[in-house]
Amino acid sequence: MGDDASPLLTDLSKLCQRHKFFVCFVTSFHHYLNNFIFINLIMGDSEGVYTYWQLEDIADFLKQRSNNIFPKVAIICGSGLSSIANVVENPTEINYDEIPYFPKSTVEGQIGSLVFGTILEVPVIVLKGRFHFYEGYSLSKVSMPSRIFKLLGCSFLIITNAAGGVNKKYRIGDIMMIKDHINFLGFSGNNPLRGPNEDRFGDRFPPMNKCYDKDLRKQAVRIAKKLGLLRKLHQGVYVHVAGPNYQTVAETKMLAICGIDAVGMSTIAEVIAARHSGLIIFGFSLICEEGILDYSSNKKEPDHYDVLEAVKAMEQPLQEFVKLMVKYIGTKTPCTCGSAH
Ligand SMILES: O=P(O)(O)O[C@@H]1C[C@H](O)[C@@H](CO)O1
Ligand code: HPA
Repeated sequence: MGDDASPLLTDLSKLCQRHKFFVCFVTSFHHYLNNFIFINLIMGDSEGVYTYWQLEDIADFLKQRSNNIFPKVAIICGSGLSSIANVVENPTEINYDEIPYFPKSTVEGQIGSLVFGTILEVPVIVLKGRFHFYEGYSLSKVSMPSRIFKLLGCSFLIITNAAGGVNKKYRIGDIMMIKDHINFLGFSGNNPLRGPNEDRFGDRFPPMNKCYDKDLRKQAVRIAKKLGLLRKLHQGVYVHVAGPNYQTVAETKMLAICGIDAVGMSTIAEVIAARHSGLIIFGFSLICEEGILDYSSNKKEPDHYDVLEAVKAMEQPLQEFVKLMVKYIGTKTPCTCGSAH
């Protein structure tokens, strides 16, 4: 036992020195105590920060259960969008509550399981449900899947969400490819990369000017054309608010003034962690309601069930859209410049 052992543990160890089992127990307990104190005080577990070894444990568990699928592409399904996983061939599904250190999915329309398999022969992992800040999770927890994808060997991330329109031209059922985002939670000091930097994932100060891959967005336009979705397709700026309440009229007006096209409660933390880890990203929002930008508006108030219904109506075309995006990504190799080639 090291010099830093507490007197109580040292005494216990002396008492048990002729009993190997107890010595082992005391030593392990001491290590556990040290880790616990380290995680809580240094890494700030009270804020839900994952340690590298916890992330490795999660990834190792998933590798053992992946049925020999080594995913190239990770897909995160937003609210109501889990049916994207229906296009996965030879699926192996794992519930979140089986996975060590995994949070629970508490939102209706988010199933709480992940799927390994292939889409048109491209190996994928699909998350049917994500974690949100408003559920009480730290941004480290919210963005944890991105780091797991990296540890599993993924190079690409397709990230989706259900969002409210801010841009007056957007209609329910439209698809907005995310060309950029504004990290409002970051402005108030909430960033998934806050705390000691984990160099094994990326640099302390990662650039974010190429978050959403240009080539993948170009290809998405071609695919949308092929699927007859071009009239519904936009490129715009996404913002996340903490939620869970939808925004006031004044807030929506302010978002519009800031150049924001769609507002949601997710995505950005996962994207920041994914970019930090070097993943190449394609993201889109399904527009579920039109923004209320004036007090006399008679547009229906936002409601989560309407959100789920709006997504449901687009289930089939979105499955085809994602399928063809994955097929295209299957032909790509990630480049050290951070883009797809
Ligand atoms: O996980 P996403 O961002 O798709 O879910 C959206 C935002 C809230 O969780 C919920 C509001 O209806 O849907
Ligand atoms: O209007 C919204 N605001 C925030 N998040 C949302 N998710 C769906 N619609 C919205």
